[in-house]
Amino acid sequence: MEVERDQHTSLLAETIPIVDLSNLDEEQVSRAVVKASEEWGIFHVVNHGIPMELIGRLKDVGAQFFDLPETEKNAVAKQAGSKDFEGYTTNLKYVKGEVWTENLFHRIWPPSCINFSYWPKNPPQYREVIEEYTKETKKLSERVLGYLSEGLGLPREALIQGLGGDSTEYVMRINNYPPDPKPDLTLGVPEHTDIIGIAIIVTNEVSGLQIFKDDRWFDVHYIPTAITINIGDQILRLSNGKYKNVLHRAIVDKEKKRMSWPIFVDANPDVVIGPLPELITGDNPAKFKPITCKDFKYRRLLKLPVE
Ligand SMILES: O=C(O)CCC(=O)C(=O)O
Ligand SMILES: [Fe+2]
Repeated sequence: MEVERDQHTSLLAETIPIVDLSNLDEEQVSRAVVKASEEWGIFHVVNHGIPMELIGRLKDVGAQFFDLPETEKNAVAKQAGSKDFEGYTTNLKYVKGEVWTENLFHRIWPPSCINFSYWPKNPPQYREVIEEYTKETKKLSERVLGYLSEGLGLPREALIQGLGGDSTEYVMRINNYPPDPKPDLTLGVPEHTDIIGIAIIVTNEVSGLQIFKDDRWFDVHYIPTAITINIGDQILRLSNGKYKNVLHRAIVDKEKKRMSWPIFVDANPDVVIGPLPELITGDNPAKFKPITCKDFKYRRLLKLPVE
């Protein structure tokens, strides 16, 4: 009787799907990634092949950077008036509805778009660790995009090409949310969908990411060995709405520092993002108009409608 009730409870308690990438049945893996992306727009992957030791070093260099005095962090500060997003910014103040976070943002791939002046020189091993992690996440991203392409009935490269192929930009963001004694007044990051293709996220042990599904917010629990993948706006549009761009936000903790390290896989500004033409038939008309990535982001930033 006890066992039955437990099973029932776990069936009712919906949680973010977990996909085991070490499963040798590739079709099963592909189907699991596709289903999670259709229903949730977010999933965890475990046994993803990225060494945990490397993830540990990624977390260390990020934490060490944010522990530096403000003057040192400002060596890579976002330039005032800069139209680009790269650099360090801080936003730690008590204003209702304001965000409570400091973050570092810079491109990591392809080499032609990297501006190392936004990469911290301290800790000294920062660059080496990020370069190693970049290679690993690029492989993981291409694997996931391959499954998502198959789920559309297309060759594995379809979405990789849709995001601009070799010109696709990878962007590192490190979010630091110090303990916030008044978390009811602030949010780490207010609700949003990611404006990019997919996000590949690791966090420290403090949970705080929440996603919206079926009219309610779900906590995304921290799983030590997992990497979390979010579907963003560009994949929603390329897939003609099949894959969901997950609405999410991050809350802060009263006592504990939270950190997250998303990598954004992002089409470059000149790439036109619209439903892949092979998907459009009489039964499946286009739900979105093609638009350059640059215009799309501009309109989203200014909260202008995008068709
Ligand atoms: O902190 C997190 O877990 C997610 C942050 C996030 O959504 C973002 O940086 O876009
Ligand atoms: Fe996000």
